[in-house]
Amino acid sequence: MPAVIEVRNLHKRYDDKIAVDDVSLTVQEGEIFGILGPNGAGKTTTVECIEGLRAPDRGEITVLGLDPLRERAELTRRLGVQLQAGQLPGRLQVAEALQLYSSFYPRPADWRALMDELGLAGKAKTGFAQLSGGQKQRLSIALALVGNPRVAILDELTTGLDPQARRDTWELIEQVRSRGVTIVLVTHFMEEAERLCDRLALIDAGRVVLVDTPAGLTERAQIGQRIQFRPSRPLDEALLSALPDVSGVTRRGELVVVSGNADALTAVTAVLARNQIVAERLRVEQASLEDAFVELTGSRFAAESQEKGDR
Ligand SMILES: Nc1ncnc2c1ncn2[C@@H]1O[C@H](COP(=O)(O)OP(=O)(O)OP(=O)(O)O)[C@@H](O)[C@H]1O
Repeated sequence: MPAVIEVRNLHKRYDDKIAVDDVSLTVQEGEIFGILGPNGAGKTTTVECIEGLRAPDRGEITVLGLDPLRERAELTRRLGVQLQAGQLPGRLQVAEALQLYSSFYPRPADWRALMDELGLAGKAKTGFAQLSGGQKQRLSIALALVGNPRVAILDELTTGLDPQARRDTWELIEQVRSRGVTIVLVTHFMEEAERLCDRLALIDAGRVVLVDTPAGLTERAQIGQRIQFRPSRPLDEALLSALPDVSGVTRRGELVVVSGNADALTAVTAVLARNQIVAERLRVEQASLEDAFVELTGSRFAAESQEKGDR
């Protein structure tokens, strides 16, 4: 697959604050590429450099073969960028906004069809200020797509949406991808990253910590399963932590929590049976991307993501 975005050794500082510190990444045609990281990690600065909105201090960027700074006008015609919430005049109606934006592009999409697809047809004559949060978000996605872009950059796609609106938006993004649009998705929200992204770059403190598929990241953290139970009799945890399939054993109140690979459950139940211990309230969970991030970056980010996801 050809690369549509190449970032090489990107550096950007604001006064004495290093925002982006030697970031390199490649986005392939047709993929949903996630940029994930905690607050202040440098995600927005990175995508603003990709969009040609900020000048890097050092490094090279190519988007669809263009230099975002020198060939910005050409790039703007081919790139879809999601507006941040609240950037439209309150009285501008949905249909007017779509028609206006489509007039900026040489080969726009059919804005009426797009309005329909995004479930906004019933709101065609509603002013921006009167839309719900979810509708505003859908309009901002429609505006990012109205130019028929080959690449769309969506920053904080579902921040502030309720769970249902968030799921609807995810479905929509999957439809957009199935049309062959390459998508860069900036997010704090791990469930979103796990559900949508083909590959993810984890950025922390201006640096790319790693790039992998969501499943690959989970695998790297080497936590395939989490097994939780209450032992019917006192249990020597060393019996479990000595097992080759087990990577960690912790206590949560009266519960024992065991992390391990895909064979850990069989190994743990065998040890318990040999010691005549019954595993009460047994629960087995597959490790999620969130577990992997806790393992790879420490708990700070997971707590932050959880907080945002709960809103
Ligand atoms: N215009 C600016 N002037 C000075 N410092 C800035 C500016 N924009 C961003 N920063 C700082 O640069 C760092 C990276 O910010 P950036 O917005 O790129 O991070 P982010 O990962 O997108 O964060 P968030 O998820 O909170 O939006 C942060 O420490 C931020 O405070």
